[in-house]
Amino acid sequence: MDDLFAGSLPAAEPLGDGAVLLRGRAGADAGALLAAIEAIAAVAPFRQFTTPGGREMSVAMTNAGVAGWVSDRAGYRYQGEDPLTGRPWPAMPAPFAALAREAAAEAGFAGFAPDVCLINRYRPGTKLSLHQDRDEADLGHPIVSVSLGLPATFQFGGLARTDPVRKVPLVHGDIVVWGGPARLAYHGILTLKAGEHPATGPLRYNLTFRRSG
Ligand SMILES: O=C(O)CCC(=O)C(=O)O
Ligand SMILES: [Fe+2]
Repeated sequence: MDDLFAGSLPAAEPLGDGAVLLRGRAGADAGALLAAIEAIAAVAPFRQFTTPGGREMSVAMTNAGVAGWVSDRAGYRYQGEDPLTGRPWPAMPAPFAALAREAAAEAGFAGFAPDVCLINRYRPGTKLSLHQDRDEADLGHPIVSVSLGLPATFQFGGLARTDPVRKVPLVHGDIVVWGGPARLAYHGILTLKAGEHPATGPLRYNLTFRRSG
């Protein structure tokens, strides 16, 4: 085994108890995912939310599913209507949910049935500061995170903001799953470097599949 895979990175790399990087796991679905992102964004455009503190986020976001993650001066929350259009968010494509379910099962979280997908769009110079995903009603469900396009450095820490942070390079097609003891781990994305990716040009997309309620 060791000889056969000498020089290559492991397909599944644990990032701690309850967290794993599944390298390239979404690669075969990348084209379909990008086409679906385009269709979703035609109905629910990418926009930069304002934080409760009044700052505009650098990353642009949209959602698909029964609800969407939103932020404004009133706080962070999930809501059934897109605040930009007043209409329901576009449905989550069934193949998306299936991919997330399979990746979760491979990470040890069988039976995951996501009902929302938050879609982030990063341009060079944008970042997502260290945070916890904690707006979901039942933290018993994992997070399944799919990276597309330009590479990025994912920070993955512990349950306290001040815990040491591991820097994990993420590339097109990678999936990270975290749940159980890692569900409230602090994480973020360092400032995206300039680049050009064959599938996305000067952009990185991230999809996080979640169970909102
Ligand atoms: O872009 C990423 O890889 C992480 C996204 C994230 O943490 C989030 O949307 O909450
Ligand atoms: Fe997050």
